[in-house]
Amino acid sequence: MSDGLQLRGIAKRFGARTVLADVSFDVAPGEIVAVVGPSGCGKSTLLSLLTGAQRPDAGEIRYGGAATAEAGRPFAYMPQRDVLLPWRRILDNAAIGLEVAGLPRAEARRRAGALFDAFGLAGTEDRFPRQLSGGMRQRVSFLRTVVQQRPVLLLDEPFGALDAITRDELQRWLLGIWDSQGWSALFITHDIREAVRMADRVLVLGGGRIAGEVGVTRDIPRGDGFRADPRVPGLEERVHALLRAAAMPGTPVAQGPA
Ligand SMILES: Nc1ncnc2c1ncn2[C@@H]1O[C@H](COP(=O)(O)OP(=O)(O)OP(=O)(O)O)[C@@H](O)[C@H]1O
Repeated sequence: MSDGLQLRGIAKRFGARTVLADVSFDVAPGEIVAVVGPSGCGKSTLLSLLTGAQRPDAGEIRYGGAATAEAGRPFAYMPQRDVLLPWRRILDNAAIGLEVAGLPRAEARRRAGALFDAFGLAGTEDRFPRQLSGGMRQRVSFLRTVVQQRPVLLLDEPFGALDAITRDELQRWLLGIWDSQGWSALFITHDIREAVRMADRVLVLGGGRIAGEVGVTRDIPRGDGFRADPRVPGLEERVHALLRAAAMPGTPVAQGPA
């Protein structure tokens, strides 16, 4: 397959420590893929190799059949922390990625401003980040990421810093946007329930490799019916089992139904 994102044999060492030994997987166009793994297994490192912030020691990253360096920068990256600039107004914060990419300020503001309604942010354009709730600030971060119109979103724990209620609200909101936009995304999370709810596939990273994956069918309701769906606990348990095996290599993993 040459469509979408392909990682093949990715390795990354820091000094004598091999963090990623041999990572290979694909993200198809429109597919949402979650990466879970024990703390320190290299999840953020993996994203930094995709954004180009660091270089792999071995392996290939391709998009649409070409090396990502030549593929017109396919990624928009949303970092883990809320990195809105406190001294810039919300609209200027939302437009900053486009400005950095070289768009004139007025055009960057126009494009970002056009999304404020859809992101539930209408009326906040002239406020400062401190005047918004955590959930709203996170939506500004999403807006700033997606307005760059790159085909693959890279999200590092996008809901990590939010309380449970805001997290649930934003998950539902993002699922709705994903459904209507058809972006692909690779996102990191520590929350197995969140991974199963949001992703088409959950990859477990451990021991420097993809230790296993769990597919989630799209006919599981992701909104109100999600918690009550009888298939969800089994999917979560399969991810847990892979994580346990990744934390303790050598442990056999029970094979559940596909
Ligand atoms: N620039 C660096 N130099 C040296 N070691 C690094 C560097 N970046 C990451 N590491 C090490 O690589 C390992 C993986 O780090 P990484 O942040 O990718 O893990 P993670 O899976 O994202 O962790 P967490 O879930 O705790 O956020 C850690 O042991 C970390 O200390």
